[in-house]
Amino acid sequence: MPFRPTPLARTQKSSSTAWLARQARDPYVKLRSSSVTADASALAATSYRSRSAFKLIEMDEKYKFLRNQRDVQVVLDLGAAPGGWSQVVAQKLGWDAPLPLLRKAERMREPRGVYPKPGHSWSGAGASSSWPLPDGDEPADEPFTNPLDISALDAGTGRGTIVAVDLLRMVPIPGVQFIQADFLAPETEALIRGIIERKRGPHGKADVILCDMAANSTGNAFHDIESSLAICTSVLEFSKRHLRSAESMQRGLGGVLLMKYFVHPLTHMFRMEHLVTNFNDVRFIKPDASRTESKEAYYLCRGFKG
Ligand SMILES: C[S@@+](CC[C@H](N)C(=O)[O-])C[C@H]1O[C@@H](n2cnc3c(N)ncnc32)[C@H](O)[C@@H]1O
Repeated sequence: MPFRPTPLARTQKSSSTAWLARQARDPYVKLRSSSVTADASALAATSYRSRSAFKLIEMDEKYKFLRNQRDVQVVLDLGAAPGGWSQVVAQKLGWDAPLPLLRKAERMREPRGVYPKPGHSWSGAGASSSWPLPDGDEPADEPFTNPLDISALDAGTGRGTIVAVDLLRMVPIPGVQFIQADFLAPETEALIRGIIERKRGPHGKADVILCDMAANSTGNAFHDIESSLAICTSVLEFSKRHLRSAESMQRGLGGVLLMKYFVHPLTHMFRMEHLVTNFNDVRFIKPDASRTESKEAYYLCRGFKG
């Protein structure tokens, strides 16, 4: 009897085909995989490890929270793998490699293979995870199959301290101190604290906290919103302990928290009850680089009241 695919197999095939077609149309994916690189910024764009990098660039271009040389010295990147945001922050803080080294790294880069499919699972040391790509980001195992690891090159010295945290492994980035851990586990806070203190002393705090973290999607919308709220709440409580206040920086918009959330009436309530009360200025942003069909958006909270 001839093989006939089950309805489930047919659905999976068509969703993979749709995903590949969407990838092929996506201007940010094209930019990242372009091999034509005229200048340093174009070359840097092709070496971002995630499409998310363009979201951060876009948000910072508009609100300039990573720009201020004096105020941005300690930056935390929570949910950092594969490292696109950390790469952007490292560049902003002067840790990027000079152009000849980037070109060398570009030549060393292995050819890009087929993108792993949505729902692809992988495991790293001490962590195992499946990332169902809620917003179409490319999976975080890319660094291990297609690295542009400029940490192997002498990238020079930037300023400040960047701490990245993720459940998954991350290929090193010059200037970024990586902690592989569950942010929600109580012991992780002490690890982050230790790095901040080495830079700023026992009462030192971070200038900017970024969070692109999201739990694995279960397909159950209510459950997913609950997980997103749990992360947002935990990141806010953490920020209350470790973010510099506007007053201590003598800048009304100093002390910045940027965090991802999923649009829902409950997250709106969270914003009104917890963010607006703790920050001088709270905005929601849907970057162009974030896919329209995704429910993700970002809260940019500036001027922590302390
Ligand atoms: C959208 S990805 C981040 C992409 C990243 N901003 C970039 O530009 O490459 C979300 C990340 O959050 C991480 N994550 C989810 N829950 C976490 C947790 N409890 N602790 C640490 N990382 C977590 C996932 O492992 C995943 O790598």
